Amino acid sequence: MPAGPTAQPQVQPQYAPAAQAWPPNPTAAVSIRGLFKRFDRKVAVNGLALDIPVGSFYGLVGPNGAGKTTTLNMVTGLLVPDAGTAMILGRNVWSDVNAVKRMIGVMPQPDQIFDRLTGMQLLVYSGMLRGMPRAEAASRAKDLLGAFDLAQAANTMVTDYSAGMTKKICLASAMIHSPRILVLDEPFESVDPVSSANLKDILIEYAKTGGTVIISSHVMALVERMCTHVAVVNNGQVCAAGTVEQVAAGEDLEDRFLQLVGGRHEAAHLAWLDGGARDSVGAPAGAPVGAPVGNAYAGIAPDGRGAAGATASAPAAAQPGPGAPSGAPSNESGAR
Ligand SMILES: Nc1ncnc2c1ncn2[C@@H]1O[C@H](COP(=O)(O)OP(=O)(O)OP(=O)(O)O)[C@@H](O)[C@H]1O
Repeated sequence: MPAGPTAQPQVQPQYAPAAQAWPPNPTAAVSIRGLFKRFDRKVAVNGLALDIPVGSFYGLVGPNGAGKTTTLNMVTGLLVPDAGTAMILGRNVWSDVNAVKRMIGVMPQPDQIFDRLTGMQLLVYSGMLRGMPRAEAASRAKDLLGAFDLAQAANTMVTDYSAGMTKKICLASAMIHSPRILVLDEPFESVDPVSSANLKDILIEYAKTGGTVIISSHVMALVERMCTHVAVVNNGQVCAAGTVEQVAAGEDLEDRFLQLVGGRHEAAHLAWLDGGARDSVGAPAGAPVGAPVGNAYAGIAPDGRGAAGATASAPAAAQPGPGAPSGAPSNESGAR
């Protein structure tokens, strides 16, 4: 999606070290400086800095363990940082936490909701928690249940929902008070294509009317298609941020992501995973189950007994190489 009229494109991608020196931007939807969080000896977020423009559809991407969720938890007031500043629409997240919580909608995790309520009850409860009158909350809950194809399940307890239905009710509960900023961690995970398309329409419309959407996602094609902006997080820092076009820099976003975060390595090749050329225990196709392979005995005999007594006829490829330890058991004995 192209940058909306209200988006304030960041001219250059940001790089974390330089960004630390800038003061927070009070006109940004979210402005983060020097955010730091350590869990015991693990530094999860390491001086992260980022500005998210008002009206943007902002994707946060990064490898597993990069620090996305920890960052979002700190920005939404769920987790106290060890250091740094985060502002939401000019308000400090930790000194003005009540004002901030009214302005943001955070998608709860499935284990954080009261799943003994029905979908309708959960939404009404979520609205009333944010100060909405019951009648208005009920009316919006009905709209949301319809929009997410959950009308039939309105009176079913959430504990009986499927994973995708639970995800949708979590999303709906983040939206019911019409927040100015929506923070959604992996919002499309396990949601079916029809509901996803409906949700995307709702979110795009919301961003067009000035709302800011922040999603974390591993689906690069989705980020490229839906988001106006993207930040790549790696090792607890932002390694590139800006409009999707700026960060992609003329390449496919996924390729650019792989260049930025690295991580493609030899472990991506598993010699034993060969789709049938060898049997499941490493013997050549067609070899009797339980045939010894190199120095290792690879399985059990067809009759279910152990391999003792099996004679060696391992293929050359499975023979120990010249560097094999001299004390290694020989194939003669078969078993080890
Ligand atoms: N409560 C915690 N206690 C200890 N370590 C944690 C805790 N929460 C996160 N971490 C660690 O901090 C690092 C960042 O985790 P985080 O969940 O923020 O990553 P992420 O980018 O959201 O990953 P993913 O894409 O896999 O969800 C990881 O190494 C994780 O193991």
